[in-house]
Amino acid sequence: MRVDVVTIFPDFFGVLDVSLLGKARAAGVIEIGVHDLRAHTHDRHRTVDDTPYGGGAGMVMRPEPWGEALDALITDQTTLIVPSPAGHRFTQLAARELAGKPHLVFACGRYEGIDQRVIDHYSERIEVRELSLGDYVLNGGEVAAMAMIEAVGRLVPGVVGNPQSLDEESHEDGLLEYPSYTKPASWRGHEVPPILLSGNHAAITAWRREQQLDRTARIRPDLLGEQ
Ligand SMILES: N#Cc1c(-c2ccc3cc[nH]c3c2)n[nH]c1N
Repeated sequence: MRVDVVTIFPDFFGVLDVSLLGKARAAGVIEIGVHDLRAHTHDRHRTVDDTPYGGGAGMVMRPEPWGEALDALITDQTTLIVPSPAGHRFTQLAARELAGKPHLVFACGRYEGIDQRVIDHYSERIEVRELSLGDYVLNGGEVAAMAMIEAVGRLVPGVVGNPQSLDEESHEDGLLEYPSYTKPASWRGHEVPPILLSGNHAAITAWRREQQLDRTARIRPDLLGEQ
């Protein structure tokens, strides 16, 4: 998989060189390129924004730099992802779908967002997904893109050492994961649930499933179709 990010804050993505994704990059499992949108401006002030048509507060990102930047990256194999508070909710299902794509390009907006014609233009040519991390407002798309790149990247074959661990995580089966414990068996008067020390793997599996259902019903009833 190849991932490209276009942003006015390229240094923000330096952290991608460490941890899991850093290893995946080094192993060549994932290629990541970060590109400065301002490299596609041609005025003295390297302007990327302008006032909104129709008035209103804030500034809008100009389409021309975006068009030049994206034309340099996009092929017919590309999925363009535009982080946006107005986008579809980014879920584990979306992460799994995107992990199977050959090339992702993240367009990280700032200000009041990117001129809509950029999304419209590329939607005529390739798959474009406007995706939101959640129902709160960030100052730009970079934090969202970082979260999405990690959520997607870790699902790419060869990135995580033990792929089975991915199957037992929250949201993989539509439920929250069961609580986890490790040594010592007793800590500050808190005991590990005895079932986990029993060695009875069938009973442990059943207990864990019950914990998932209880936890999900208590914390995220919406995942069970309840309100
Ligand atoms: N994804 C996502 C977002 C954003 C977001 C994304 C892009 C821009 C560009 C300017 N402001 C932005 C906010 N806010 N909240 C989310 N869940």
